[in-house]
Amino acid sequence: MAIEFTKYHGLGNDFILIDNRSSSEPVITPAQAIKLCDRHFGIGADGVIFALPGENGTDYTMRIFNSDGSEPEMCGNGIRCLGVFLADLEGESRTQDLYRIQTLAGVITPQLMADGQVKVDMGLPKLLAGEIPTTLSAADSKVINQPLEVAGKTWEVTCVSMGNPHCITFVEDVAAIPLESIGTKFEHHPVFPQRTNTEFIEIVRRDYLKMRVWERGAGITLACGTGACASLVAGVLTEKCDRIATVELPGGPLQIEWSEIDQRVYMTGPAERVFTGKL
Ligand SMILES: N[C@@H](CCC[C@H](N)C(=O)O)C(=O)O
Repeated sequence: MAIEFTKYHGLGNDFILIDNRSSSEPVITPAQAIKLCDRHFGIGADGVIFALPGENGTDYTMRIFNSDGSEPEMCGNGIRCLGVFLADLEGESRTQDLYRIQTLAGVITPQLMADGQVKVDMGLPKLLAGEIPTTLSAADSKVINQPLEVAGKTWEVTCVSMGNPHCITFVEDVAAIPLESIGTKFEHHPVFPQRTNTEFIEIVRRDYLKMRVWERGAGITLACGTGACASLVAGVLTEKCDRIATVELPGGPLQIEWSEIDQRVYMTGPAERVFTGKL
């Protein structure tokens, strides 16, 4: 059976998008996703994203496999790509610029803006250790500036869930972090029972943060939308940054707001189609 796909990226965080609207199960298995994501023997991507029929009154459902075949709850750059993919699929019949998407992290709404950017209501961050999950604090406590031993060093970490787990640490110089060697040690640390994404953040100004990321199930990526949101929330919790800031990633900037009004996190950034193909 031939399967059509389209490659998209959000700030270099790249995905294979598949039109899965005729079935509620992904047409690709996790093992196949691993092969497709391979940058030497496959198409090359950080993950595979499926546009499935909506559930519970939503317009569509998003599922995603990381490049290691694991299934995360949410993906910020991916849901912007999905918004543009859906608009492309709907073509002439498109009637809306805001989609209600069911994800494993709840209903998320990407909105296509007139300037081509996509603004996403990423929902409420979860702050309690039991929700993240991590055993770094008691299940009903927040994890703010907790010491964590990794690679022979004590890091102060703050943990936030945007549906998926994030461990954030603030550093003087983000370029000096040996991400290749320590990223995997954070990801697989026993205090994170479902593994974790890890963000290293340099506060340049209260409204401008530099970030590098090691993603659970994908390793070093050029950008992570949920990670940028979680990092801004961590920056506010530790009184290091404002509620509205630019997060500069290796692939480019994202605008992030943790609203004082509704306590939801909003992310705005690009999503680009790269090419289409047939498997
Ligand atoms: N790149 C994504 C996050 C994808 C999921 C992540 N690897 C996980 O396992 O939680 C983003 O832009 O948010």
